[in-house]
Amino acid sequence: MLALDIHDLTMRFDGLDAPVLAIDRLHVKAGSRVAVTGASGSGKSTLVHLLTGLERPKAGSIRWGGSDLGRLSTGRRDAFRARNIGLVMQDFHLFPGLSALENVLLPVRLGWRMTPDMRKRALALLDITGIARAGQPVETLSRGEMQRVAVARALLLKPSVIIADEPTASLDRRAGEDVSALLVRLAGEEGATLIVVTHDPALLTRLDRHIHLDGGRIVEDVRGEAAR
Ligand SMILES: Nc1ncnc2c1ncn2[C@@H]1O[C@H](COP(=O)(O)OP(=O)(O)OP(=O)(O)O)[C@@H](O)[C@H]1O
Repeated sequence: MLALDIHDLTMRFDGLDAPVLAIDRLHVKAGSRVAVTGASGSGKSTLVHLLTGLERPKAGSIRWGGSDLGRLSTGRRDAFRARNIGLVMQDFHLFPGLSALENVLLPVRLGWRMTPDMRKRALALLDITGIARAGQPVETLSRGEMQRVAVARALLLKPSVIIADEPTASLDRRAGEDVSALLVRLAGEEGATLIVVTHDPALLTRLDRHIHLDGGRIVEDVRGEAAR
């Protein structure tokens, strides 16, 4: 479990007058479940890229526990992400031609961290996520099943943080509800801090803090019962 602390964060892109993201201060308690909402262009994806270390802030700090992502080299940020952050994206990012199990195991294979225990955990996660045939080619799964494989993959290395970017946006209502329930339940069981970009009302009601972005700034931060 890792807490998040942001201080004086600014992200600018060349050619734009205003910063696309400007967050003076944000603290997210370890283990909490946070939604990020905002209109198109409000800075949600930029925030995800910064929180995962895919991009480095132009100014300010982003700390996960004791690690300040802005101070790490690209290689160290990549290593931090691989070790600590499970990512679930809207379009699953699975590899066709590989089975569900091979997709879940791909990141550890690429990182040369494959062990028999890892295979056992991958199979257990596929079972928990309701994927009956681990050997099924991933391109033959339904979209809801594909996203459940992506959730299993994100959880494989027991990440301290799970970040999901519109995880239900390309699913129908029923599949979206299944994925929402699963994501929140497993993050809770694993004790991970969960940050989800979403506009899905069914998913929003499962999260206990809602942060709303407008023009790259936090304009609303609602917690507890009021968030549901
Ligand atoms: N690499 C870049 N170079 C220049 N401008 C960028 C870059 N990336 C993002 N932007 C701009 O930053 C702003 C915020 O973009 P961002 O993708 O974070 O918004 P968003 O809230 O995720 O939008 P959406 O919901 O449409 O995905 C937009 O105005 C976008 O055009």
